[in-house]
Amino acid sequence: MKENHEPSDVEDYLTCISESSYLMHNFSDRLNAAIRSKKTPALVGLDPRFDWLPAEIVSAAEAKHSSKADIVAAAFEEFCFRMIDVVAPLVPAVKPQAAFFEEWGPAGCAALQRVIKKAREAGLVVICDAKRGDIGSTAEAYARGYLAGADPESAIWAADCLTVNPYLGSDTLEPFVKVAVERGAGIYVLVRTSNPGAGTFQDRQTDGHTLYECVAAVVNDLALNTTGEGNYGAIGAVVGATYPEELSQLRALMPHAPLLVPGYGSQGAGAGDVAGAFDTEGLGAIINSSRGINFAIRKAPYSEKYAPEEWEQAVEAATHDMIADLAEHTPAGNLQ
Ligand SMILES: O=C(O)c1cc(=O)[nH]c(=O)n1[C@@H]1O[C@H](COP(=O)(O)O)[C@@H](O)[C@H]1O
Repeated sequence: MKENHEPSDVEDYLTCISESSYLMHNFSDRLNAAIRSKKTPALVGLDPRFDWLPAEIVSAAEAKHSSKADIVAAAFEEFCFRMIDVVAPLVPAVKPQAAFFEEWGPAGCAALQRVIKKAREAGLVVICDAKRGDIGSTAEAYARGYLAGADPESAIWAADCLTVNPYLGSDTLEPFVKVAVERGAGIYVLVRTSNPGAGTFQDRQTDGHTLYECVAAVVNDLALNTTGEGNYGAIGAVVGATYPEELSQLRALMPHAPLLVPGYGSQGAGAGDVAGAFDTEGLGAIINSSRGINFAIRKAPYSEKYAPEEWEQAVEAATHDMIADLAEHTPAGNLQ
């Protein structure tokens, strides 16, 4: 594939692939079917942190391995496997955070691969959060490595979807879009992130538009050109729950982009803050909570109700509470 494409090249390319039968495996259609079947848009992030893992999981890993990397990787794998067992009947999707695994080198990366496989086998849609992005030819390698979509055998890290950083330009999204559409996978492009410094670059204005609005326009075009049976495309946007006004604005600006909304729970956002992310049916967004679910046992009310070794019960209760909270305070209640 040639590099340095003009936006018009992307449009031509999309016109051509939009006629492809691969769109029968459209990511948003699969995600929406999963959301409808579980009746909730709650997304559980898998963000393992070694110092917070249950003691029994750490001791079992220490008994089997000698190097720190092998111990941590084995403990992460066991923890995530057990998280998946608890949440798979309750939510449509999980989002493993690649950073925590990559920190531990080959052992961590192998554990991530097995966690993704296990989650897919449990029937979950898997969004790998690795925030990749690079010039075209390199981006395609990332896309081929992470996006498996409908066929789990087509990539090593066989996720249904990948988070993508658009900073290098709209041409660098093209390889991700191409591979995603070919394989029935999806991508979520960072548009307005949840962190306190999100505005430093994303709010900068040119010609009366913020940078995040410019990215949103490109994302919505890509979404529109990759829709399947429903209203949403295979290309979505990450928009933080911690900026509710921008979230509602971006829902309106990107009517065809499914939203991935992090920031609920530990970062301080509540269900009221994410209500603007949804369409009237309760579709169009998935709401992520990572620490708030993974380590529910560390905080009230779960720490008061459950003993440390009952951490899985705390995970289950926190997931049920999040589902109920979203159903009560957002249009996601219409899924019930
Ligand atoms: O792409 C993401 O998921 C993401 C984007 C963003 O703007 N903010 C954000 O917190 N995230 C990720 O979402 C997760 C949030 O974790 P908790 O704050 O523990 O719920 C982490 O894995 C973050 O890397």
